[in-house]
Amino acid sequence: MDSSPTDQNLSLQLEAIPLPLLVLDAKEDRVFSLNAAARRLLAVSQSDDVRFSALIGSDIAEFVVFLDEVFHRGSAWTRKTVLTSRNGMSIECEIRANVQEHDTHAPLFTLLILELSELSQHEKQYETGQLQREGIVAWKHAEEFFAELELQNQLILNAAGEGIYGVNTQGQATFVNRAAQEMLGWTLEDLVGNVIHDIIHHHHTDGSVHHAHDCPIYKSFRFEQVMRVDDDVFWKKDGKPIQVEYVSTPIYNQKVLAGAVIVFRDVTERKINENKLIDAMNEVADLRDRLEQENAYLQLEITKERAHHHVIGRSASIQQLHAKIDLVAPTSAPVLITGETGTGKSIVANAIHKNSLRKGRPLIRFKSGSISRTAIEAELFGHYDNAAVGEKPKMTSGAIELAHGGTLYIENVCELPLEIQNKLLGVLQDGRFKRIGDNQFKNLDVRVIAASIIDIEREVSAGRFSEELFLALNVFPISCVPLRDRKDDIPDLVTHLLSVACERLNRPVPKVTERTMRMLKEYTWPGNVKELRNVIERAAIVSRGEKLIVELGGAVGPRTQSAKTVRTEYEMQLEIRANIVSALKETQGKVSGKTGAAALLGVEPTTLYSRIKKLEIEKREWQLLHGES
Ligand SMILES: Nc1ncnc2c1ncn2[C@@H]1O[C@H](COP(=O)(O)OP(=O)(O)OP(=O)(O)O)[C@@H](O)[C@H]1O
Repeated sequence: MDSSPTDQNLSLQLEAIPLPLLVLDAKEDRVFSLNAAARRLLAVSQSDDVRFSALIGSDIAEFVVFLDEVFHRGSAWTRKTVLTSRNGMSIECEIRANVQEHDTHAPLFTLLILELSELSQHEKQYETGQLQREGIVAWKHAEEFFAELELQNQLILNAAGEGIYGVNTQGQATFVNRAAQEMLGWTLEDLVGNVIHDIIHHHHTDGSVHHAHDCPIYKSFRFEQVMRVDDDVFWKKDGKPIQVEYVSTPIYNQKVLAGAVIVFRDVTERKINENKLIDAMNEVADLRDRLEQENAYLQLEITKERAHHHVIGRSASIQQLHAKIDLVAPTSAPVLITGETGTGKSIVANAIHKNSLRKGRPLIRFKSGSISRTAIEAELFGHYDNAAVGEKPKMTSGAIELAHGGTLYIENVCELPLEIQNKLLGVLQDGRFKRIGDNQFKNLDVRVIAASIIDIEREVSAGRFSEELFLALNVFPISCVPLRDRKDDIPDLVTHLLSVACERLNRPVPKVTERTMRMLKEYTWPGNVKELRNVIERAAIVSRGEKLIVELGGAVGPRTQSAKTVRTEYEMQLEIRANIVSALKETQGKVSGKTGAAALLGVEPTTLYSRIKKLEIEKREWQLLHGES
């Protein structure tokens, strides 16, 4: 290669270029000059006399066409020429060339050789860089977007009236809005980053632990379900609970479960009002039940007593009775009525109630006919059955509750078991009671009228009746005189009872002859007016003609004549006892039913059973008598 000063200058400049570059004298097929990069690429040294056609090989024709293009256009490029280095390596490349006209010799071509592998590597790097630059820009956009979003959400979250908080899948709070903080009293520092279940959701109201594995919020992100709960509690920082309803919704970050968002409402006040409403509705239902029971009872009583609720008679004892009723009725004093069966004790109780200020409320009649103590207790005090959650408890009002504001008439008070006597005493003294099974007291305003056919003082002495209850009931004692001791009342009673019976039977009232009336007056009437009523009713049924035909079952005449006007209490008991034994003898021990001893005596079977027990009548007594007859 020649090296004129100009050429040397050119060579130096070429050396500084980092890309392979060579100057070609095409006419001489000689490399006029080439820089270090070209020498490295083509594996030639500075001193080598390189023929360019040796580097091109078989593509020489193609290359000549290319040079021609360069010569004519001044510059051109090609990728069709594959160079071969001196050590045999093929070099796929892009050759960019221009032409330099010379005065002295043929034109020279400057060739810049760009390896295609390097170019494609650069392109890749460029593209990657480009993507990276675009990514950074996009990421910057996203960051701004989320910051904006967060700012907007923060405003919305804090403006919301509902409490809102987020939890990650570890149950740690990620954010808590202002309303939640205010409702719970916990601050952001208390909650964010901590397991919120342990702070606000750890127990149920009944004191039992609320385990996280049972927590609907955990379930919402474990099972990826929206959970709605309308009856739960969250615990405030001051240790008090608030009743809440909430919705827990699982949330996702680019399709991956991230946790849950909980939106809750403090429903404490609403629940209190709901409970008040439920209580009020229960109370109303309770009142309605009571009214229905009262009503049913009253209807029954009215039908039973409508025809004969007056105290009939003009005898001195009946006049005294009227005076006593008038005296005690307007007070609320307890009354103890004693007297044999059928002497009109319940009629007297009725008259007292009707003439009292309580007449607008019911008179409840309680007869302890039940066998078991618990049944008597439930009938008297009522019963309360705790129901399952959400259901209305089942309750039955006892006689005492039905009589609230009115009068409670206890028949055969001596038949009450001692335990119940004591309980009744407590109720009367305290003015309040509890239903069996209930734990709530109810105030009670009741007047008690008690009745007994047996000597209650003797029962007290025998320890079978509470002395305290006796004193509490015996504030105003009334004794009903047996019919045999006030026979003057018989005509009035017969007229009254006959008209009542005929009205019920819907038949004309038959005439009562003097003879019949005399017979009725001569009879001893061990069953008293009740027995008289039964006799008259039976007669009204059997009498077909104008006259009343009466059949008396017991002794008439001499027995009454020989009877003393006044008997001791003991004699009375003996007489009653003998009468019951006779009745049992007649019915061969049968107590109930139409042909039973109770019907014969005009008493309820339960009353007769208790009398047999009280008077200690044994089977052998009526069996013996039966055998004798
Ligand atoms: N003085 C009276 N005036 C009108 N009817 C009367 C009188 N006394 C009793 N009676 C009638 O006799 C029947 C029985 O009376 P009542 O039931 O009041 O007696 P009692 O003493 O309560 O009986 P027991 O102790 O057996 O329950 C009543 O149905 C009533 O019609």
